[in-house]
Amino acid sequence: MKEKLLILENGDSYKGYGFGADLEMSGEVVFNTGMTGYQEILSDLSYCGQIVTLTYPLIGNYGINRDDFESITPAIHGLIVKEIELEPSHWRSEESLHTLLEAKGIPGLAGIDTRKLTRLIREHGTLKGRICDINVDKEKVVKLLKNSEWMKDQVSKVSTKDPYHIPGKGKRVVLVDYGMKHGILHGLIERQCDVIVVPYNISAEEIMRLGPDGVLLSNGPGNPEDVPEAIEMIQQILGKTPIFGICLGHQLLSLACGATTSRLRFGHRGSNHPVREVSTGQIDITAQNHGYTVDLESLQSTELELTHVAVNDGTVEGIKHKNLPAFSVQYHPEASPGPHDANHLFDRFMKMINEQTKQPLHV
Ligand SMILES: NC(=O)CC[C@H](N)C(=O)O
Repeated sequence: MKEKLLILENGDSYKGYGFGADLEMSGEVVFNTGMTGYQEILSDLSYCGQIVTLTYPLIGNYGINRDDFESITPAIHGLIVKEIELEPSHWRSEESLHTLLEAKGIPGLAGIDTRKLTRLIREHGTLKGRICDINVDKEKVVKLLKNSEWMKDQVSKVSTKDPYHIPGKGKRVVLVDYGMKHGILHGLIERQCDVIVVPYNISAEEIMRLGPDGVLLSNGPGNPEDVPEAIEMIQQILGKTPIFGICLGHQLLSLACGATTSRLRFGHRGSNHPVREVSTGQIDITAQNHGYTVDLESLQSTELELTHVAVNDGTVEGIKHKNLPAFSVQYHPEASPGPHDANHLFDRFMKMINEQTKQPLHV
């Protein structure tokens, strides 16, 4: 295995050895604390353009299987691990993490002190970095990273280009794809929904023409403020059909209702984030992956009510509209990877749909 470097914008560098694609790539370096789930993490499109450090010390040991992808075409820019297993062992495994990343053009970097790197990110905040060949001009790379901007307009890169239909016998849900995890689709299919997946820039008029019983706003990468067309669309369908937002979908719904969002220092990424439901005090252990948050104080001047709070840092984890059928959560009810504590939110959405009368189909 070839020696490779991770160079960070603050001038730090870490020497390790490459696996996956033999390529150089830059991205925002973030960390995920999940003990399992590397396949779901690397294929979660919300990580588009990011280099993900996995804090669990041995990665790749159960291989890659056919079923656990969250998207067919991963969009991460690199995976950093302490120890990589090149010969996986699991009855579901079909190939190794190394061969998957090689085929998908994603560089991996092993042999890194991921604990040290994670501590740095926690103190400094998310940093820009580059996985490089060992003999690069380090100063030049640092300069380039420092002068580069935070990633912009990520959603258009990963959203579906055309709508598609997954027929079902139950309620019709229009699922707006901002970089949707397959787990969300499965959550709806399990509930017999008739799902139409649509691109991120669909208009409100086009959505209402599809005769939705409800609209689900998916997760997705980047800054929610980069998707003004989505915010406008949500403002126009609000009150006309029930809305459920997940992660980026939650941030977009909140912005559409007049709240504001901001960037967290190092984000929430892992499979064991405790969330408290404000009305009951119940704690759910949740899967999370976000770098932005809805500003708590900004809810005061809106018609939104705080429903869920992060136990670790008190940030907003869920809201609902006080008068209209719309709610959203910052975490992942579909889990993948992670605990299923919050899966009941799909049922809450179905209940909300059942309480509303169906919109007439405008054709
Ligand atoms: N998983 C998501 O949808 C993430 C939302 C947004 N891109 C963030 O980082 O906060």
